[in-house]
Amino acid sequence: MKNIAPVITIDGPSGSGKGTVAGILAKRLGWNLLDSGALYRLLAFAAHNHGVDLTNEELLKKLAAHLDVQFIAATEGQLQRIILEGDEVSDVIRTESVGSGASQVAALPAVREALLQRQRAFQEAPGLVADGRDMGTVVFPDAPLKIFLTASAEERARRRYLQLKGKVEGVSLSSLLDEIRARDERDTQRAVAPLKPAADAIQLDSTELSIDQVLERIMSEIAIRDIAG
Ligand SMILES: Nc1ncnc2c1ncn2[C@@H]1O[C@H](COP(=O)(O)OP(=O)(O)OP(=O)(O)O)[C@@H](O)[C@H]1O
Ligand SMILES: Nc1ccn([C@H]2C[C@H](O)[C@@H](COP(=O)(O)O)O2)c(=O)n1
Repeated sequence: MKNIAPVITIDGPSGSGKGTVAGILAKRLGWNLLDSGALYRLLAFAAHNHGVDLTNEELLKKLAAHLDVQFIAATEGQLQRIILEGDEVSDVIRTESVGSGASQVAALPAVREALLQRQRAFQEAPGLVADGRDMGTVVFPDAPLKIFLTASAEERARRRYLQLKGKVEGVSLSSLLDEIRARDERDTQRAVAPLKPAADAIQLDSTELSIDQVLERIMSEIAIRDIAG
């Protein structure tokens, strides 16, 4: 039977606010949440733990197909938790070095193929909010609402700096800006499923917008389409 649970996709570069907005939106609507970047991060992290080189496409494909991961939905007062091979890894996969590894493994076609069905399995009633780089272009091309969220690289680095300052030692604004630019380059230039807006995506530049203003814009697009009941 055709899966008719509606999907809202939120794609965009690192630090544009996708994850924050997707999480709040999913909670507000009572829908499921897919943080697809977490899957690539988990794979890079698992590869590191198992001594698998990030260029070994064949082994990474196998690891991706058998990734033992559980997403435990957020509850009141508790964020979503991610368990990999029995260990909680919710925080440890968020470092910039794991993000960079994720961006490397994400450029391998066999890896993307191995993770495709796993991502599509999140499309369950009453609906799904999915964030990533290719949610609207490849994974859920029929989604009734696609958002492409951007912000200037400087603003994204500033946000990341504020997020990490005091938590991560030796964090600097200029190195975060360099890392963001390098990841943008890799994610937009790869041959398979590059980061780009779907032809029917609504492009939203959040450089000058607060999180609430971004949410307001998306809620009005949901209302126009009448997709959330
Ligand atoms: N519109 C906004 N204004 C100010 N800060 C924001 C805005 N949107 C998000 N942020 C903050 O920016 C930081 C990065 O946001 P978030 O993690 O949601 O980005 P992302 O696009 O999901 O990044 P990644 O793809 O690397 O996971 C967070 O600290 C978040 O609170
Ligand atoms: N749909 C996706 C999601 C993520 N990636 C890659 C590219 C990113 O640099 C990396 C980490 O993602 P993040 O957690 O920062 O959103 O994973 C991708 O290629 N496709």
